[in-house]
Amino acid sequence: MRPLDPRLLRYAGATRGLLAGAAGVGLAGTAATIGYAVVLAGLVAHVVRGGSAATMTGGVVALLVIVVARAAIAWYAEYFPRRTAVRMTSQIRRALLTRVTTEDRAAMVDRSPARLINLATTGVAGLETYAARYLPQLVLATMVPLGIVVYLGFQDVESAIVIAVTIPLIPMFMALVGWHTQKTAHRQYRLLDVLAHRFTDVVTGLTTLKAFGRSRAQAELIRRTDAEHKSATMKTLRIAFLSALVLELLATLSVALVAVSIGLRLVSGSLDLHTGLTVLLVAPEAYLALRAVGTHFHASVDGLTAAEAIFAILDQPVCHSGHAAVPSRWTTITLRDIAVQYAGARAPVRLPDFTCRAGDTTLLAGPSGVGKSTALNLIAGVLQSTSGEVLIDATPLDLLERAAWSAQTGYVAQSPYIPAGTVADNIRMLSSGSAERVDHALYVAGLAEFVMQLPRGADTMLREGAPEWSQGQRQRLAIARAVAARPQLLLLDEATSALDHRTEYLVLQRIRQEFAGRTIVIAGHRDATRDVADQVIDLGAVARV
Ligand SMILES: Nc1ncnc2c1ncn2[C@@H]1O[C@H](COP(=O)(O)OP(=O)(O)OP(=O)(O)O)[C@@H](O)[C@H]1O
Repeated sequence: MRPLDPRLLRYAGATRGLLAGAAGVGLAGTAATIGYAVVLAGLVAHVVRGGSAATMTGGVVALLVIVVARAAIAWYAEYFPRRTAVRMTSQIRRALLTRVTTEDRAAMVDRSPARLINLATTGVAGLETYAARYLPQLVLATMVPLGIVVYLGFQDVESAIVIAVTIPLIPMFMALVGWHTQKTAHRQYRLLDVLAHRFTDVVTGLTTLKAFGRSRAQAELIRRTDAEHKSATMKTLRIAFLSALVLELLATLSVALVAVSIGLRLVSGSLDLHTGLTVLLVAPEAYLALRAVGTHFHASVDGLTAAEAIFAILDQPVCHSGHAAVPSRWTTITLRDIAVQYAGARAPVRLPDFTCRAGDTTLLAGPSGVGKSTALNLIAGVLQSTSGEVLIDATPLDLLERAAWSAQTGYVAQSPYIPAGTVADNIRMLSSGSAERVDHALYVAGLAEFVMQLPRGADTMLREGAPEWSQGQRQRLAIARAVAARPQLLLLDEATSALDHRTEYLVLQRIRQEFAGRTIVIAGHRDATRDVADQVIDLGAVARV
C-alpha cells in the first residue's frame, strides 16, 4: 500500500489541486508556527528579564495577528481539503461507473454486481477520509519538519541535530506498522466483499433456498461471515490505537531529549533564554505533523484498499477506438490470428481464422467453452483481443469509430437484462419507436400473441429481470428490443436457447426475413440455428494453434 498512489493523480485531477493547496497551507502553517514561537518566546524572555510592559505592545499585537492568521490557516486547512475530497471521490466514482457501464466487457470480467456496488459506494466513500485528512497531512508532514529543522539549524544546531536524528524514527515505525496493517486491512476488505456477495446471493436465490429448506443455513453463514468481519475490523482498530500510542511515546521522548539538552545549556549559560524557549515551543510541532499522518493513515486504510480494487478495473485495457468512419456498406467481417487473454485465466483463448459475409446468417458452432461468445464480443467491439485483429473488409475494427460501430450492431445475450418498465419501454430501450414498430418487433420475436393476452398489452409493467416471465419469454423480449433498433449487424449469443425447437425455428426464420440484406451472426449449437444458417463455422473443428 503506497502512501500516495500515482494513479490517483491520473484518474482524479482534483488530487493535484488538493496537494498544491495542502502544500501552500503547509508553508503558511509552518511560517505561522515559527513566528508564533519566536514572538511568544521573546515576550516571555522579556518578562523574565524584567522588561517593562510598555515595550511589549508591539510583541502582543504581533502575537494577536499571528493567532488570527493561524486560525484562518486552520479554517482553510479544514475547508479546502474537504471540498476537494468530495470532487476527487466524485471523479473516481464517475470514472468507475463510466468504465463499467459504457465501455468494454474487459472491465466487467470477474466483477460481480455486489462487488461493484460495494466499490462505488462504501469503497469510494472511504477515500474521502484519505483525501480530506491523510493526503493534506502527508504534504504537511514532509514540509513542516523540514522547515523546522532548517530554521532551528540557524538558531540552535544541537537541537536541530537531535530532531533530525530522531524524526526519521517515526516514519520508520509507521512503515513497519503499515506493513502489518496492510495484511489485516486486506483481510477486512475481503471479508466485507464476501459478506456483500453472500448477502446478494441469498437475496437473489431466496426462493430456491426456501424450496430446499436451506435458508436458515445461509442465514447462519452470513452471521458467521459478519462475525469474522467484525473481528477483523476490531483487529485493524487495535493496531491503529496501539500504533498511535507508540508514536506518541516516541515523539514525547524525542522532545524530552531536546528539552534536557536545552535545560542543561540554559543552566550552564551557553544558550540564551529566548532561543531556548523558541526551540522548546517549535520542536513538538515537527513531531506532531508526522504523528498525525499515522493516525489519518489508519483511518483511510479502507479507502486505500478500495482504491486499489477500483484502479484494477480502471487499468484494464480498453477497447481501441479509431477515428475512421464506419463504411455504410461492408462485405466481410474477418477474425485473424485472434488470441484473448482473460484476466485470471491461465492461457489465452485462441480462435481459428474465419470470415462472415455481409447479408448472410452465419452460425458459430462448437463445444461449450470453445470461444463462441468471445468471438461475438470481439465482433461487437466490446472486447479487446490480446493479439490478432477483427477486420471489417480490410480495415481493422480498432481503427474504426467504436461508438459508430456499436450503433450499427445489435447484441442479444443468452440471459438478457430486463429493466423495470413496461413491455413497450423495454422494446424502445435502444431506439425510440412508434407503437407499430413495437408491435412488429413483438411479432418477429414470436411474442405478439402472448403480449396481446396480457391485461394491458404492451403497456403491462414488468419488474426488473421480469421474474413473472419465463426464460424463453425474456429472451424473446430481448430479441424484440434488438429488432426494433434495426441494426445492420445482429449478434445472437445463444439468444433462443430457452425456446422449444418449433418456436426457435419460427423466431429465427422471422428474424432472417426481417434482416434480409443485413447480417446475422449466431453463437449456438442447436439444430434450429443450423437450419437457418447460410454458413456454419465450427470453431472447435478448425485446427488451432
Ligand atoms: N471473463 C472470463 N474470465 C476468464 N475466462 C473466461 C471469461 N470468459 C470466457 N472465458 C474462457 O474463455 C473460453 C471461451 O469462453 P466463451 O464463453 O467464449 O465460450 P463459448 O463457446 O461461448 O461457451 P458456451 O457455449 O458454454 O457459452 C472458456 O474457456 C472460458 O472459460
